[in-house]
Amino acid sequence: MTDVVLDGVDKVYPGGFEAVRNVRLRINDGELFVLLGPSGCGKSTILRMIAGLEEITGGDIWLNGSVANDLSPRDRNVAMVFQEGALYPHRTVKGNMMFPLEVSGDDRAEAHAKVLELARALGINTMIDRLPRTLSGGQRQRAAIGRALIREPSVFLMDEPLSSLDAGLRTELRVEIAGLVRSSGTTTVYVTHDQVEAMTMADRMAVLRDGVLEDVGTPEQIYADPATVFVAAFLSSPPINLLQATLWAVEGEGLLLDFGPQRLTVPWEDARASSLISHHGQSVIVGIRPDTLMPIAPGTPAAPGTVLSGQVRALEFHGHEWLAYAEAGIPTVDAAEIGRPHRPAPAAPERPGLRDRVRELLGRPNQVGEAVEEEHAGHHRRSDLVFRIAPGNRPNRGDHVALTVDLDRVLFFGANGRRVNPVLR
Ligand SMILES: Nc1ncnc2c1ncn2[C@@H]1O[C@H](COP(=O)(O)OP(=O)(O)OP(=O)(O)O)[C@@H](O)[C@H]1O
Repeated sequence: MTDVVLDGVDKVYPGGFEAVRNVRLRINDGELFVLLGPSGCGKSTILRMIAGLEEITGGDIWLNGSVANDLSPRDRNVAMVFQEGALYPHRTVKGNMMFPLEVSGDDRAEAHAKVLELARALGINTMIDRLPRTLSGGQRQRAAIGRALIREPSVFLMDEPLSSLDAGLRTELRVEIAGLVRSSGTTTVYVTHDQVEAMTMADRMAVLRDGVLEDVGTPEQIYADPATVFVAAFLSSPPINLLQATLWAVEGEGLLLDFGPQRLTVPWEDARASSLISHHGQSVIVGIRPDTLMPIAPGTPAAPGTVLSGQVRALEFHGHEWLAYAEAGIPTVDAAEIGRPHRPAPAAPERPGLRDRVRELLGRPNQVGEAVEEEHAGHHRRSDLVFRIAPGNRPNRGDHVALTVDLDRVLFFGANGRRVNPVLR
Protein backbone atom coordinates (compact mmCIF):
# COMPACT_ATOMS: atom_id res chain seq x y z
CA MET A 1 0.00 0.00 0.00
CA THR A 2 1.75 3.16 -1.12
CA ASP A 3 0.11 6.48 -1.53
CA VAL A 4 1.98 9.69 -2.24
CA VAL A 5 0.91 12.96 -0.64
CA LEU A 6 2.32 16.36 -1.47
CA ASP A 7 1.32 18.74 1.28
CA GLY A 8 1.95 22.37 0.32
CA VAL A 9 5.17 21.53 -1.51
CA ASP A 10 7.37 24.37 -2.80
CA LYS A 11 10.57 24.38 -4.78
CA VAL A 12 12.73 27.46 -5.05
CA TYR A 13 15.93 26.74 -6.99
CA PRO A 14 19.21 28.30 -5.87
CA GLY A 15 19.15 31.78 -7.38
CA GLY A 16 15.53 32.28 -6.35
CA PHE A 17 13.53 30.74 -9.23
CA GLU A 18 10.20 29.44 -7.89
CA ALA A 19 9.59 26.29 -9.93
CA VAL A 20 6.79 24.77 -7.79
CA ARG A 21 4.38 26.57 -5.51
CA ASN A 22 2.21 25.18 -2.76
CA VAL A 23 1.28 21.92 -4.50
CA ARG A 24 -1.31 19.86 -2.60
CA LEU A 25 -1.97 16.46 -4.08
CA ARG A 26 -2.90 12.94 -3.02
CA ILE A 27 -1.95 10.11 -5.35
CA ASN A 28 -3.73 6.97 -4.23
CA ASP A 29 -2.28 3.51 -3.84
CA GLY A 30 -2.14 1.71 -7.19
CA GLU A 31 -3.22 4.74 -9.16
CA LEU A 32 -1.82 5.74 -12.57
CA PHE A 33 -1.56 9.46 -12.01
CA VAL A 34 -0.47 11.85 -14.77
CA LEU A 35 1.15 15.26 -14.28
CA LEU A 36 0.37 17.31 -17.38
CA GLY A 37 1.54 20.77 -18.37
CA PRO A 38 3.60 22.77 -20.82
CA SER A 39 7.36 22.73 -20.86
CA GLY A 40 8.89 24.42 -17.83
CA CYS A 41 5.77 24.22 -15.61
CA GLY A 42 7.57 22.14 -12.96
CA LYS A 43 6.46 18.58 -13.75
CA SER A 44 9.93 17.05 -13.65
CA THR A 45 10.79 19.03 -10.55
CA ILE A 46 7.81 17.47 -8.74
CA LEU A 47 8.77 13.99 -9.92
CA ARG A 48 12.37 14.47 -8.81
CA MET A 49 11.20 15.72 -5.41
CA ILE A 50 9.09 12.57 -4.96
CA ALA A 51 12.14 10.49 -5.93
CA GLY A 52 14.34 12.39 -3.47
CA LEU A 53 16.64 13.59 -6.26
CA GLU A 54 15.68 17.21 -5.58
CA GLU A 55 15.29 18.76 -2.14
CA ILE A 56 11.96 20.37 -1.35
CA THR A 57 12.12 23.94 -0.01
CA GLY A 58 8.69 24.02 1.63
CA GLY A 59 5.89 21.66 2.70
CA ASP A 60 6.05 17.90 3.12
CA ILE A 61 6.13 14.79 0.97
CA TRP A 62 4.48 11.73 2.51
CA LEU A 63 5.13 8.24 1.22
CA ASN A 64 3.02 5.44 2.56
CA GLY A 65 1.84 7.45 5.56
CA SER A 66 5.23 8.82 6.70
CA VAL A 67 6.98 12.10 6.00
CA ALA A 68 9.74 11.33 3.49
CA ASN A 69 11.36 14.78 3.18
CA ASP A 70 14.69 13.61 4.57
CA LEU A 71 14.74 10.07 3.19
CA SER A 72 17.48 9.31 0.66
CA PRO A 73 16.31 8.17 -2.81
CA ARG A 74 17.44 4.62 -1.98
CA ASP A 75 15.26 4.50 1.14
CA ARG A 76 12.13 5.62 -0.71
CA ASN A 77 11.82 2.45 -2.81
CA VAL A 78 10.90 4.43 -5.92
CA ALA A 79 12.01 3.65 -9.48
CA MET A 80 12.25 6.18 -12.25
CA VAL A 81 12.33 6.04 -16.05
CA PHE A 82 13.40 9.08 -18.05
CA GLN A 83 12.77 10.29 -21.58
CA GLU A 84 15.80 8.36 -22.81
CA GLY A 85 15.83 5.38 -20.45
CA ALA A 86 19.53 5.11 -19.69
CA LEU A 87 20.67 1.49 -20.01
CA TYR A 88 24.15 0.14 -19.31
CA PRO A 89 25.57 -0.03 -22.85
CA HIS A 90 27.80 -3.05 -22.26
CA ARG A 91 25.11 -5.16 -20.63
CA THR A 92 22.49 -7.05 -22.58
CA VAL A 93 18.79 -6.44 -22.01
CA LYS A 94 18.82 -9.34 -19.57
CA GLY A 95 21.97 -7.98 -17.89
CA ASN A 96 20.32 -4.58 -17.51
CA MET A 97 17.16 -6.05 -16.04
CA MET A 98 19.11 -8.40 -13.75
CA PHE A 99 21.29 -5.60 -12.40
CA PRO A 100 18.97 -4.26 -9.64
CA LEU A 101 18.40 -7.85 -8.43
CA GLU A 102 22.14 -8.58 -8.42
CA VAL A 103 22.74 -5.46 -6.34
CA SER A 104 20.17 -6.54 -3.78
CA GLY A 105 21.70 -10.06 -3.72
CA ASP A 106 18.66 -11.99 -4.99
CA ASP A 107 18.93 -15.67 -5.79
CA ARG A 108 20.23 -15.90 -9.36
CA ALA A 109 17.84 -18.56 -10.65
CA GLU A 110 14.84 -16.75 -9.20
CA ALA A 111 16.06 -13.43 -10.59
CA HIS A 112 16.48 -15.01 -14.00
CA ALA A 113 12.95 -16.38 -14.00
CA LYS A 114 11.60 -13.01 -12.92
CA VAL A 115 13.46 -11.18 -15.69
CA LEU A 116 12.11 -13.59 -18.28
CA GLU A 117 8.55 -13.18 -17.05
CA LEU A 118 8.72 -9.38 -17.10
CA ALA A 119 10.51 -9.34 -20.48
CA ARG A 120 7.64 -11.42 -21.84
CA ALA A 121 5.09 -8.97 -20.45
CA LEU A 122 7.04 -6.14 -22.09
CA GLY A 123 7.29 -7.95 -25.42
CA ILE A 124 11.10 -8.03 -25.41
CA ASN A 125 11.67 -11.69 -24.43
CA THR A 126 13.09 -12.52 -27.88
CA MET A 127 15.80 -9.90 -27.57
CA ILE A 128 17.06 -10.28 -24.03
CA ASP A 129 20.55 -11.28 -25.18
CA ARG A 130 21.02 -8.17 -27.29
CA LEU A 131 22.95 -5.02 -26.36
CA PRO A 132 21.01 -1.73 -26.08
CA ARG A 133 22.63 -0.23 -29.18
CA THR A 134 21.12 -2.99 -31.32
CA LEU A 135 17.58 -2.15 -30.19
CA SER A 136 15.07 0.35 -31.57
CA GLY A 137 14.07 3.35 -29.41
CA GLY A 138 10.84 1.66 -28.37
CA GLN A 139 12.60 -1.59 -27.44
CA ARG A 140 15.17 0.36 -25.39
CA GLN A 141 12.36 2.11 -23.51
CA ARG A 142 10.71 -1.23 -22.79
CA ALA A 143 14.01 -2.54 -21.43
CA ALA A 144 14.43 0.58 -19.27
CA ILE A 145 10.90 0.12 -17.94
CA GLY A 146 11.72 -3.52 -17.25
CA ARG A 147 14.83 -2.59 -15.32
CA ALA A 148 12.85 -0.07 -13.25
CA LEU A 149 9.96 -2.42 -12.49
CA ILE A 150 11.97 -5.58 -11.81
CA ARG A 151 12.54 -4.89 -8.16
CA GLU A 152 8.86 -4.10 -7.57
CA PRO A 153 9.17 -0.50 -6.40
CA SER A 154 6.49 1.03 -4.19
CA VAL A 155 6.24 3.99 -6.52
CA PHE A 156 7.05 4.09 -10.23
CA LEU A 157 7.94 7.49 -11.69
CA MET A 158 8.06 8.11 -15.43
CA ASP A 159 9.31 11.35 -16.95
CA GLU A 160 8.09 11.70 -20.55
CA PRO A 161 9.21 8.13 -21.37
CA LEU A 162 7.68 8.18 -24.85
CA SER A 163 8.58 11.64 -26.06
CA SER A 164 11.57 10.56 -28.15
CA LEU A 165 9.56 7.92 -30.04
CA ASP A 166 7.60 8.35 -33.25
CA ALA A 167 3.83 8.84 -33.10
CA GLY A 168 2.84 5.25 -33.98
CA LEU A 169 5.13 3.72 -31.41
CA ARG A 170 4.00 6.21 -28.78
CA THR A 171 0.40 5.15 -29.23
CA GLU A 172 1.31 1.47 -29.05
CA LEU A 173 3.54 1.82 -26.00
CA ARG A 174 1.20 4.03 -24.02
CA VAL A 175 -1.46 1.34 -24.15
CA GLU A 176 1.06 -1.29 -23.07
CA ILE A 177 2.58 0.80 -20.28
CA ALA A 178 -0.84 1.64 -18.89
CA GLY A 179 -1.80 -2.05 -18.99
CA LEU A 180 1.43 -3.17 -17.38
CA VAL A 181 1.47 -0.71 -14.48
CA ARG A 182 -2.22 -1.31 -13.83
CA SER A 183 -1.73 -5.05 -13.70
CA SER A 184 1.29 -4.65 -11.40
CA GLY A 185 -0.76 -2.43 -9.09
CA THR A 186 2.23 -0.10 -8.62
CA THR A 187 1.42 3.50 -7.75
CA THR A 188 2.66 5.37 -10.82
CA VAL A 189 3.27 9.04 -11.49
CA TYR A 190 3.66 9.76 -15.18
CA VAL A 191 4.83 13.14 -16.51
CA THR A 192 3.91 14.36 -19.98
CA HIS A 193 3.18 17.54 -21.92
CA ASP A 194 1.00 15.58 -24.36
CA GLN A 195 -2.68 15.96 -23.58
CA VAL A 196 -3.70 12.88 -25.55
CA GLU A 197 -1.22 10.73 -23.63
CA ALA A 198 -2.52 12.16 -20.36
CA MET A 199 -6.19 11.68 -21.14
CA THR A 200 -5.83 8.19 -22.55
CA MET A 201 -3.60 6.81 -19.79
CA ALA A 202 -4.56 8.50 -16.54
CA ASP A 203 -6.81 7.22 -13.80
CA ARG A 204 -6.57 10.78 -12.52
CA MET A 205 -4.45 13.68 -13.61
CA ALA A 206 -3.25 17.12 -12.54
CA VAL A 207 -2.70 20.08 -14.84
CA LEU A 208 0.18 22.38 -13.88
CA ARG A 209 1.00 25.86 -15.00
CA ASP A 210 3.94 27.97 -13.86
CA GLY A 211 4.53 25.63 -10.91
CA VAL A 212 0.92 25.89 -9.67
CA LEU A 213 -1.77 23.18 -9.81
CA GLU A 214 -4.65 24.42 -11.95
CA ASP A 215 -6.87 21.34 -11.80
CA VAL A 216 -6.99 17.75 -10.53
CA GLY A 217 -9.48 15.05 -11.51
CA THR A 218 -10.25 12.19 -13.85
CA PRO A 219 -9.64 12.91 -17.55
CA GLU A 220 -13.42 13.06 -18.11
CA GLN A 221 -13.92 15.52 -15.26
CA ILE A 222 -11.12 17.79 -16.41
CA TYR A 223 -12.22 17.75 -20.05
CA ALA A 224 -15.92 18.29 -19.47
CA ASP A 225 -15.67 20.50 -16.41
CA PRO A 226 -12.28 22.30 -16.44
CA ALA A 227 -11.50 24.61 -13.53
CA THR A 228 -9.82 27.33 -15.59
CA VAL A 229 -9.54 28.78 -19.08
CA PHE A 230 -5.96 27.54 -19.24
CA VAL A 231 -7.01 23.93 -18.56
CA ALA A 232 -9.88 24.12 -21.07
CA ALA A 233 -7.50 25.41 -23.74
CA PHE A 234 -4.70 22.97 -22.92
CA LEU A 235 -7.02 19.98 -23.26
CA SER A 236 -8.69 21.09 -26.45
CA SER A 237 -7.68 19.88 -29.87
CA PRO A 238 -8.92 21.41 -32.13
CA PRO A 239 -8.64 24.55 -30.02
CA ILE A 240 -11.57 25.74 -27.95
CA ASN A 241 -13.14 29.05 -29.00
CA LEU A 242 -12.60 31.54 -26.18
CA LEU A 243 -14.88 34.49 -26.76
CA GLN A 244 -15.03 37.72 -24.81
CA ALA A 245 -18.53 38.83 -23.75
CA THR A 246 -20.25 41.20 -21.38
CA LEU A 247 -22.96 39.51 -19.37
CA TRP A 248 -26.32 41.21 -18.82
CA ALA A 249 -29.15 39.81 -16.74
CA VAL A 250 -32.34 40.81 -18.57
CA GLU A 251 -35.70 40.22 -16.97
CA GLY A 252 -37.98 38.10 -19.10
CA GLU A 253 -35.20 37.15 -21.53
CA GLY A 254 -32.41 35.49 -19.58
CA LEU A 255 -28.69 36.08 -19.28
CA LEU A 256 -27.47 37.87 -22.34
CA LEU A 257 -23.92 37.19 -23.53
CA ASP A 258 -23.12 40.31 -25.48
CA PHE A 259 -20.23 39.73 -27.91
CA GLY A 260 -20.68 43.15 -29.57
CA PRO A 261 -21.98 42.28 -33.03
CA GLN A 262 -23.61 39.03 -31.84
CA ARG A 263 -25.38 37.64 -28.79
CA LEU A 264 -26.34 34.42 -27.09
CA THR A 265 -28.91 34.01 -24.34
CA VAL A 266 -28.68 31.63 -21.40
CA PRO A 267 -32.25 30.94 -20.23
CA TRP A 268 -33.17 31.54 -16.60
CA GLU A 269 -33.94 27.84 -16.19
CA ASP A 270 -30.28 26.99 -16.82
CA ALA A 271 -28.66 25.48 -13.71
CA ARG A 272 -25.75 27.92 -14.06
CA ALA A 273 -27.94 31.04 -14.12
CA SER A 274 -27.62 31.65 -10.38
CA SER A 275 -23.81 31.73 -10.66
CA LEU A 276 -23.79 33.77 -13.85
CA ILE A 277 -26.04 36.49 -12.45
CA SER A 278 -23.30 37.64 -10.06
CA HIS A 279 -21.33 38.68 -13.18
CA HIS A 280 -24.07 41.07 -14.37
CA GLY A 281 -22.41 43.94 -16.23
CA GLN A 282 -19.00 42.27 -16.17
CA SER A 283 -16.69 40.69 -18.69
CA VAL A 284 -16.86 36.92 -18.99
CA ILE A 285 -14.99 34.45 -21.18
CA VAL A 286 -17.22 32.03 -23.06
CA GLY A 287 -15.58 28.70 -23.97
CA ILE A 288 -17.12 26.90 -26.94
CA ARG A 289 -15.46 23.73 -28.19
CA PRO A 290 -15.61 23.29 -31.98
CA ASP A 291 -17.93 20.30 -31.68
CA THR A 292 -20.40 22.42 -29.69
CA LEU A 293 -21.12 24.46 -32.82
CA MET A 294 -23.38 22.88 -35.43
CA PRO A 295 -23.76 24.46 -38.89
CA ILE A 296 -27.40 24.78 -39.94
CA ALA A 297 -28.85 25.33 -43.39
CA PRO A 298 -29.94 28.91 -44.14
CA GLY A 299 -33.50 29.53 -43.00
CA THR A 300 -33.56 26.61 -40.54
CA PRO A 301 -35.52 27.69 -37.46
CA ALA A 302 -33.53 27.77 -34.20
CA ALA A 303 -34.35 28.82 -30.65
CA PRO A 304 -33.64 32.54 -30.14
CA GLY A 305 -30.27 33.32 -28.54
CA THR A 306 -28.67 30.03 -29.61
CA VAL A 307 -27.11 30.94 -32.97
CA LEU A 308 -23.81 32.54 -33.95
CA SER A 309 -22.84 33.33 -37.51
CA GLY A 310 -19.74 34.05 -39.50
CA GLN A 311 -18.06 34.03 -42.87
CA VAL A 312 -15.87 31.04 -43.66
CA ARG A 313 -12.30 32.15 -44.17
CA ALA A 314 -10.37 28.89 -44.19
CA LEU A 315 -11.03 25.16 -44.32
CA GLU A 316 -8.80 22.29 -43.27
CA PHE A 317 -9.26 18.66 -44.28
CA HIS A 318 -8.55 16.22 -41.42
CA GLY A 319 -9.65 12.97 -43.06
CA HIS A 320 -12.61 12.10 -40.86
CA GLU A 321 -13.83 15.71 -40.80
CA TRP A 322 -13.23 19.25 -41.94
CA LEU A 323 -12.40 22.13 -39.66
CA ALA A 324 -13.66 25.54 -40.63
CA TYR A 325 -12.45 28.93 -39.45
CA ALA A 326 -15.04 31.67 -39.65
CA GLU A 327 -14.79 35.40 -39.13
CA ALA A 328 -17.56 36.40 -36.71
CA GLY A 329 -16.36 39.82 -35.55
CA ILE A 330 -16.23 38.55 -31.96
CA PRO A 331 -13.26 39.44 -29.73
CA THR A 332 -11.31 36.38 -28.60
CA VAL A 333 -8.96 35.89 -25.67
CA ASP A 334 -5.59 34.17 -25.42
CA ALA A 335 -5.64 31.51 -22.67
CA ALA A 336 -1.92 32.09 -22.01
CA GLU A 337 -2.66 35.65 -20.91
CA ILE A 338 -5.53 34.85 -18.55
CA GLY A 339 -5.16 34.13 -14.84
CA ARG A 340 -1.38 34.00 -14.82
CA PRO A 341 0.00 34.01 -11.29
CA HIS A 342 1.96 37.17 -10.53
CA ARG A 343 5.57 36.20 -10.51
CA PRO A 344 8.61 36.65 -12.70
CA ALA A 345 8.02 34.87 -15.99
CA PRO A 346 10.03 31.66 -16.35
CA ALA A 347 11.34 32.95 -19.68
CA ALA A 348 14.84 33.36 -18.32
CA PRO A 349 15.33 30.59 -15.77
CA GLU A 350 18.52 30.30 -13.76
CA ARG A 351 19.40 27.05 -15.49
CA PRO A 352 17.46 26.54 -18.65
CA GLY A 353 16.98 22.86 -19.48
CA LEU A 354 18.37 21.50 -22.72
CA ARG A 355 14.97 21.61 -24.35
CA ASP A 356 14.48 25.24 -23.25
CA ARG A 357 17.80 26.11 -24.83
CA VAL A 358 17.05 24.29 -28.07
CA ARG A 359 13.67 25.99 -28.24
CA GLU A 360 15.38 29.33 -27.75
CA LEU A 361 17.77 28.55 -30.58
CA LEU A 362 14.91 27.54 -32.84
CA GLY A 363 12.88 30.56 -31.82
CA ARG A 364 10.00 28.32 -30.64
CA PRO A 365 7.79 29.62 -27.82
CA ASN A 366 7.93 27.92 -24.45
CA GLN A 367 4.35 28.43 -23.28
CA VAL A 368 1.30 26.45 -24.24
CA GLY A 369 -0.87 29.40 -25.19
CA GLU A 370 1.81 30.77 -27.42
CA ALA A 371 2.20 27.37 -29.02
CA VAL A 372 -1.54 27.22 -29.66
CA GLU A 373 -1.41 30.68 -31.13
CA GLU A 374 1.53 29.71 -33.26
CA GLU A 375 -0.34 26.72 -34.65
CA HIS A 376 -2.95 29.16 -35.81
CA ALA A 377 -0.47 31.67 -36.99
CA GLY A 378 -0.78 33.06 -40.47
CA HIS A 379 -4.02 32.45 -42.31
CA HIS A 380 -6.06 31.47 -39.22
CA ARG A 381 -4.81 34.11 -36.82
CA ARG A 382 -7.71 36.55 -37.31
CA SER A 383 -10.40 33.86 -37.39
CA ASP A 384 -12.82 33.91 -34.54
CA LEU A 385 -14.81 30.69 -34.63
CA VAL A 386 -13.52 27.19 -35.23
CA PHE A 387 -16.09 24.50 -35.93
CA ARG A 388 -16.27 20.94 -37.23
CA ILE A 389 -18.03 19.78 -40.34
CA ALA A 390 -18.86 16.20 -41.24
CA PRO A 391 -17.31 15.07 -44.56
CA GLY A 392 -19.48 15.74 -47.58
CA ASN A 393 -21.21 18.72 -46.02
CA ARG A 394 -18.64 21.39 -46.24
CA PRO A 395 -19.33 25.03 -47.07
CA ASN A 396 -17.02 27.00 -49.34
CA ARG A 397 -14.63 29.74 -48.43
CA GLY A 398 -16.49 33.03 -48.27
CA ASP A 399 -19.87 31.40 -47.43
CA HIS A 400 -21.90 32.87 -44.59
CA VAL A 401 -22.75 30.17 -42.06
CA ALA A 402 -25.14 29.99 -39.14
CA LEU A 403 -24.07 27.84 -36.20
CA THR A 404 -26.32 26.61 -33.42
CA VAL A 405 -24.63 26.53 -30.04
CA ASP A 406 -25.21 23.65 -27.63
CA LEU A 407 -25.51 25.96 -24.61
CA ASP A 408 -25.43 23.09 -22.11
CA ARG A 409 -21.84 22.38 -23.12
CA VAL A 410 -20.64 25.99 -23.16
CA LEU A 411 -18.15 26.89 -20.41
CA PHE A 412 -18.23 30.22 -18.58
CA PHE A 413 -15.16 31.78 -16.99
CA GLY A 414 -14.67 35.04 -15.13
CA ALA A 415 -12.11 37.61 -16.26
CA ASN A 416 -9.61 35.93 -13.88
CA GLY A 417 -9.87 32.70 -15.90
CA ARG A 418 -11.70 30.69 -13.21
CA ARG A 419 -15.03 29.00 -13.84
CA VAL A 420 -18.10 31.09 -13.00
CA ASN A 421 -20.13 28.11 -11.77
CA PRO A 422 -18.66 25.68 -9.24
CA VAL A 423 -16.57 22.85 -10.66
CA LEU A 424 -17.95 19.42 -9.75
CA ARG A 425 -15.45 16.80 -8.55
N1 LIG B 1 18.54 23.31 -11.19
C1 LIG B 1 17.77 24.32 -11.59
N2 LIG B 1 18.05 25.60 -11.28
C2 LIG B 1 17.25 26.61 -11.66
N3 LIG B 1 16.12 26.45 -12.37
C3 LIG B 1 15.77 25.20 -12.72
C4 LIG B 1 16.58 24.07 -12.37
N4 LIG B 1 15.98 22.95 -12.84
C5 LIG B 1 14.85 23.38 -13.48
N5 LIG B 1 14.75 24.72 -13.42
C6 LIG B 1 13.66 25.55 -13.97
O1 LIG B 1 12.47 25.24 -13.26
C7 LIG B 1 11.35 25.25 -14.16
C8 LIG B 1 10.64 23.91 -14.07
O2 LIG B 1 11.49 22.93 -14.63
P1 LIG B 1 11.02 21.43 -14.89
O3 LIG B 1 12.14 20.71 -15.52
O4 LIG B 1 10.48 20.90 -13.62
O5 LIG B 1 9.83 21.67 -15.92
P2 LIG B 1 9.02 20.63 -16.80
O6 LIG B 1 7.60 21.00 -16.67
O7 LIG B 1 9.40 19.25 -16.44
O8 LIG B 1 9.56 20.99 -18.25
P3 LIG B 1 9.95 20.03 -19.48
O9 LIG B 1 8.66 19.42 -19.97
O10 LIG B 1 10.53 21.00 -20.48
O11 LIG B 1 10.94 19.03 -18.98
C9 LIG B 1 11.90 25.55 -15.56
O12 LIG B 1 11.70 26.92 -15.84
C10 LIG B 1 13.36 25.19 -15.43
O13 LIG B 1 14.15 25.94 -16.34
